[in-house]
Amino acid sequence: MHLPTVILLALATNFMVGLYLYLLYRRKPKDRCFKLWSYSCICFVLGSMLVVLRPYQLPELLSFFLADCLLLLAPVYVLAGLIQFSRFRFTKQRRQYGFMTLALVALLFFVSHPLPGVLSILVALAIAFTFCLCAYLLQKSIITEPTFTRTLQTVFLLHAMVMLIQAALVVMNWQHLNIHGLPESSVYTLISHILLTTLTALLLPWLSFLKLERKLTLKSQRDGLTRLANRSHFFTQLARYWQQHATTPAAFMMIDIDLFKTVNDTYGHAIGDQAISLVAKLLSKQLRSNDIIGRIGGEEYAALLIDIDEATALKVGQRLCQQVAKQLEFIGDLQVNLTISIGVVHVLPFKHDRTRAFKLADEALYASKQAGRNTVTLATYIPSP
Ligand SMILES: Nc1nc2c(ncn2[C@@H]2O[C@H](COP(=O)(O)OP(=O)(O)OP(=O)(O)O)[C@@H](O)[C@H]2O)c(=O)[nH]1
Repeated sequence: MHLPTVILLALATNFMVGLYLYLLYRRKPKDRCFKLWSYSCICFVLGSMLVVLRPYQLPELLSFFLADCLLLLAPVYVLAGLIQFSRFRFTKQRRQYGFMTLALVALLFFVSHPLPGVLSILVALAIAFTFCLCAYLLQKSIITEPTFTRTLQTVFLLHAMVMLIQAALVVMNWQHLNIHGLPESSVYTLISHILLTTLTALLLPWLSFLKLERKLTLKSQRDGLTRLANRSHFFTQLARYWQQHATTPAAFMMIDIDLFKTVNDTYGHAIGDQAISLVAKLLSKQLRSNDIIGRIGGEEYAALLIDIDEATALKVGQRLCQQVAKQLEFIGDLQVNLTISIGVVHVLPFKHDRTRAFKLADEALYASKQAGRNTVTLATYIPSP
């Protein structure tokens, strides 16, 4: 491989990806990670250019100290971008430790810059450590695409390994180092470093697509008013439950706000909307976090209470009615006297059909309405005639 060509191509690619990431950031300034990643690319380009210029008698402070600081800043910016991307919150103290470590490393670089061999070992170790941190952080990030996470993690860990090999090569060939403080045999680690940096730069923009995809998926699954699962996502979750937890008993619940038309007619649609979202909030709060709940119609909700017996399901239903009546008597100063009616059917997924369960719970809900509202009706599962 012709090293100058590899370097030139890598620098051009990094520069263009850096520019692209910066444009992404300018489009959405809230996504600061793209700005940090673009800085990473630019630091790598500038640092590498200074390294390339070493034979041309530049001041050592520029061609060694500054060049290596920039080369280390490249992975540090990748790390900072990942922290931003995953919205990790660090305490002030931890951030101070981070900056102090960086300052200490810069001081070490400064002290050792007249000794290229020592400097190249320090740079390699610092870069390896930073990439290990990047791989660790990815593990904890919000990216839900496992293939992508594993690919990026592999690239980070490979990169860390290459840098460790480079440090080992310098130690082993201490007597025969070139002006960069590297042995001739490190040409392969150098090429790998350049290629892996470029690969990282090329992979980072993918995160923007994954992020957008995640946002759109969430949006398509949620009801805009209440943030509960919408009708189609609720039934998707229900189908998944039927497949994956066939032997766990559950209770299917249909919930409907009583005389909601009157609320709309008396207080207007804005208050009606507020009522719908307050009931949703209360239901979510009252149910367990692993229960499935969704808004499946205007003022109609459905819930699947997981791992529950029939008597408890009835009690939960009664508690929901009591809590709505108690907590939503008023919306602000308006006395709206909200109540809900519930229909519930106890099911065993491996035995019972979910469409039938839905129908039975709906009929039980209708019975609650007939019985005067603000009540729960328990249906027994009977197969379709
Ligand atoms: N404000 C608001 N109203 C809605 C929304 N979706 C449906 N509605 C209204 O909810 C009302 C539902 O009324 P009905 O189904 O007739 O029943 P009800 O008045 O609740 O009476 P019962 O169900 O018999 O207790 C209708 O007036 C719809 O216009 C919404 O998103 N916002």
